[in-house]
Amino acid sequence: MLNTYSYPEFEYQQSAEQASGELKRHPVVIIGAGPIGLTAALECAAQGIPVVVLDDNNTVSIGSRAVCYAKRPLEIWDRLGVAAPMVEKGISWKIGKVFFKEKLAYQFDLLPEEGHKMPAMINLQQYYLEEYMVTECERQELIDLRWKHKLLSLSQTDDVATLVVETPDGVFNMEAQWVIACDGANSDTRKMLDGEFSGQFFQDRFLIADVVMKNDFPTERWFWFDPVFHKNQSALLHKQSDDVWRIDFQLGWEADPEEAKKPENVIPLLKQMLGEDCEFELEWVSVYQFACRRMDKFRYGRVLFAGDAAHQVSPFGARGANTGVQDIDNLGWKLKLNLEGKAPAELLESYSEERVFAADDNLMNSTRSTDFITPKSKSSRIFRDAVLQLAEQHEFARPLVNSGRLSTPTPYINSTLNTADEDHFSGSMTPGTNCADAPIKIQDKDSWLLSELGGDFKLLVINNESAHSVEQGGIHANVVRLGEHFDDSLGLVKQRYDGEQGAVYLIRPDQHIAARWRHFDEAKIKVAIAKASCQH
Ligand SMILES: O=C(O)CCc1cccc(O)c1
Repeated sequence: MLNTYSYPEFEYQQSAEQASGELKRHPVVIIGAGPIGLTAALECAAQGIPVVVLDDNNTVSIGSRAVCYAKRPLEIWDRLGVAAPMVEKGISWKIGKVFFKEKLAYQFDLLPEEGHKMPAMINLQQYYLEEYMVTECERQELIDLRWKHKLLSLSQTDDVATLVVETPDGVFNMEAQWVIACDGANSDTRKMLDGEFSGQFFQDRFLIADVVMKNDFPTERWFWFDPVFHKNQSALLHKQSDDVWRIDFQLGWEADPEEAKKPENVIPLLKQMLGEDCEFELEWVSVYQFACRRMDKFRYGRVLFAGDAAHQVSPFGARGANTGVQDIDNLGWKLKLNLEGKAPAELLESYSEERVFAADDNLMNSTRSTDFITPKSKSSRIFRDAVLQLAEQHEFARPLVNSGRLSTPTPYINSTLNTADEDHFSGSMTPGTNCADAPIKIQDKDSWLLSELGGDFKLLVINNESAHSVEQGGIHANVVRLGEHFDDSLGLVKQRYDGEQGAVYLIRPDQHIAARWRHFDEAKIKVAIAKASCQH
């Protein structure tokens, strides 16, 4: 198979603590240097937390695996300073087309409005994504990336976790105040803690092929139900960078995975789709059976589970890695406040509550898509095909077409960290929701609202002169005021935050709205900060 990518080999180094035999206690240890573990490392560093990352391997993801990265994870990576190379190298897209047999049944636009820094979605091979993050981690003094470090066992008391780690130099122990387990779907950490992981496996198999070819298909997501080139099954096409295309073929439950991925079986499938004359080479092939499952809770004492280690969905909708990045967005600031003694461990419990809620939303969407793509009964199949046929002509049937609803953030609508509205607001920026971006100007220079929010608590103030920074239990919420700190060049901040009549938003460090009022009231803001950080 052709390789468009040269895999880096990261250097193993014996740590000072292993060399000296001295038992060291770290604030945070991360297990796994995949996309979620690396994001966690960058998040901890951004929060000022020194962090050690252990990975049993010494390179990036073999094969592309994840493909699509949505706007919200890109905004998070932008806050962490790594989005620019991803967006530059990746293929931005927002249009999806769904075909039934040879006809267009339905088309969607992921981001119909202007005024967002990040694109609706990019496609990028996972190895590039990881490489960019490793490069950034290596630049950060607070991050200690340790390759060829395998976690052998983990035990914990109320105060500390003890990790037994194996390296090419032998076995040693280390301690951590908090452990973030990002070691993927087959998480050893989860097994070590007897973590409960339940859900369903779908009785279907999909062939996933990365194919190198020159082609001028538009940069859109194309999904086919029952196409002429792959009768009674479905197929998906995505463009990645370096002329690599991701093609997924539904195979059915009876398919033999080993046989299906042999080039002599893959190439004819591709030729039926692309035409006999199309020149292509295979870069990576795999066969998957999809599962939708999650752990019962994402906090086990001092260990916090994130990404595929905590929850797993089918690829349709691109909700896997995208959700994992949002786990970390939720977790980083909570760890920081706890480590600084400004919030109790209960705040980490809210990590589990909020992200389990988001995982359930993703699982529901993923299960619905998979049920539509692989109908479980004859009558479901008849219904599915009728929807697809009607959708070609009739508007009402289009929302029922489900080839994967692409990843969007789940608002924490019922979170105990929110303060309920007491004033009337319209629009979507309700407590628990992630902040919408908007173009702004700072001293006549173009910028973005999200660049001014996040990292720590902020007060976004619109049409209010009296609001000032507030401190509660060692937590500071500084003012970001329209007219003083930025200009609303296109009026989109006022519009998106319903600010015409004045507004004061309390924004969490993960750029989610904790509370909002029409007027500034210091006492109410203090109570809301205490609520958002579980201070009692
Ligand atoms: O377009 C989608 O719904 C997801 C595309 C995708 C994501 C991850 C793996 C894969 O083979 C396809």
